[in-house]
Amino acid sequence: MFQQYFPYELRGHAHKYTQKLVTYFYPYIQITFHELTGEKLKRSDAYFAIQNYLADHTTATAKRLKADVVKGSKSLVLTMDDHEQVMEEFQGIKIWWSSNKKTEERRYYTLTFHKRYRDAITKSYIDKVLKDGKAIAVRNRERKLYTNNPSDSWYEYQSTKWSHVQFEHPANFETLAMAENEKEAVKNDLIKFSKGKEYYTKIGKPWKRGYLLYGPPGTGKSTMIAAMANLLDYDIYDLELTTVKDNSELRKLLIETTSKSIIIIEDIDCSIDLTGQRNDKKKDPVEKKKEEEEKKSKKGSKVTLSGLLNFIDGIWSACGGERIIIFTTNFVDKLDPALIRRGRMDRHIEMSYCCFEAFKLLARNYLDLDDHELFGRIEVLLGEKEITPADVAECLMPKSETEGVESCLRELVKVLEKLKKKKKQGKKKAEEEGEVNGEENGDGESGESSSGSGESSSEDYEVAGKGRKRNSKR
Ligand SMILES: Nc1ncnc2c1ncn2[C@@H]1O[C@H](COP(=O)(O)OP(=O)(O)OP(=O)(O)O)[C@@H](O)[C@H]1O
Ligand SMILES: [Mg+2]
Repeated sequence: MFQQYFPYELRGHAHKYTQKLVTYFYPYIQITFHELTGEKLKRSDAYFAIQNYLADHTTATAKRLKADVVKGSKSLVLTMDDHEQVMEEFQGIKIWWSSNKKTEERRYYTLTFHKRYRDAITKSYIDKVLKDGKAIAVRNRERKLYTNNPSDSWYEYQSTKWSHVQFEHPANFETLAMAENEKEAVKNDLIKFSKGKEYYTKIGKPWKRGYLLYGPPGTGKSTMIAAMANLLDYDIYDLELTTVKDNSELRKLLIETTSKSIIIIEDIDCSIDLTGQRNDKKKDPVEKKKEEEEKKSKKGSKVTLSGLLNFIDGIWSACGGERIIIFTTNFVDKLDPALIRRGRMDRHIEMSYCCFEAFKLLARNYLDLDDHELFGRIEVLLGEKEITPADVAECLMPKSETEGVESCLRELVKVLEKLKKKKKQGKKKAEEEGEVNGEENGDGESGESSSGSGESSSEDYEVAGKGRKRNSKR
């Protein structure tokens, strides 16, 4: 209307002066935060943080609410409905938030406050909102388990390097059977790490930590990783090295990982050629041949030890912190010392055969049992024989609804006694043949499954597992 009566040349000036006049009499400042920003219309982090902040702070005061499934959030988020306004106070200053939309996809929040408080709002309040909002998002987020895709299916403009599923593993440290003091030490180490942002900055080191978990199959290495992720609320990146073609692919994959995550490479000795030259001298031709075959089955993966080391040492500093990297292996002796030296793998955790303490925890877990007349017998047997927690757990799980506590414990005693006999027989046979070979004790029976193949026999773990000798490489 107004514009019709104004000559075109003067419209610009008129608009400018009206704006000035309005600003003069209208003492409020408005800031808008759009959901989509930039040329590519990316979802704005600020909008997302504000959404979480408002959902947490204002749902009690807003009259019209909207339930949203926010991407990556584990529960419904209640936010104020479109065109709804709420007020909150910050250091005695009144602030109004309103939620608006231009179209279904173009939403924005408007923050209104008196211009007198410009500094307080722009310098502290907005910072606080964004920080709190991000913290709430982390708290509410659904945790993910990522696995890497083969590079044939990567697209340049999409993040297709990792696929993910929701991570919901029930493992926790309370139900993890291992020596109590060791468990506490690991827990404390993790908590110290997760709170160590300032510390790492102070000492000038990237905020990361490496763990090496080693021990026979079925001693709880994977379970412990899940417990770690649950304790710290981290995502997991399960890196399958055999599908990574070369070092540059490895770098691309790792650069896409986010902070607050655990990157795991399971069975590191099987994923990459790590055999140091120093082992070669000791090997007889049969073992060498076996190794050659193993190498062939590594599907031509060209990730090299040095590529992996470079990544562990270097790339972290460039792409933000708070990452834990974990290697697991059944044969710690096969690993090159360069890979597991301190600073790369900061802590070596041995998962060993089931001791009596671990058994008691499993009995409490599986059978709600703190004591029983058979415990004494089991303690003696566990001292003589090695059985994995996985095998003990298997015995302690009732096979039918009617099976009682006693029968489960007897089953365990039976399995242990059977193992005892077998071990004696195995030794006798070996003595007759004039050699002791780890493979000869195992025939796939329960418990014996732990005595894997290759150069590390179960004897290695027997010594280390009972805590008499720690691994000499540490
Ligand atoms: N220390 C433990 N405490 C409680 N449960 C355990 C423990 N170790 C093993 N188990 C039980 O045995 C199962 C197998 O254990 P897990 O997969 O963690 O073994 P692992 O050490 O990762 O074996 P592998 O070397 O074959 O990968 C688990 O699902 C868990 O129920
Ligand atoms: Mg495992």
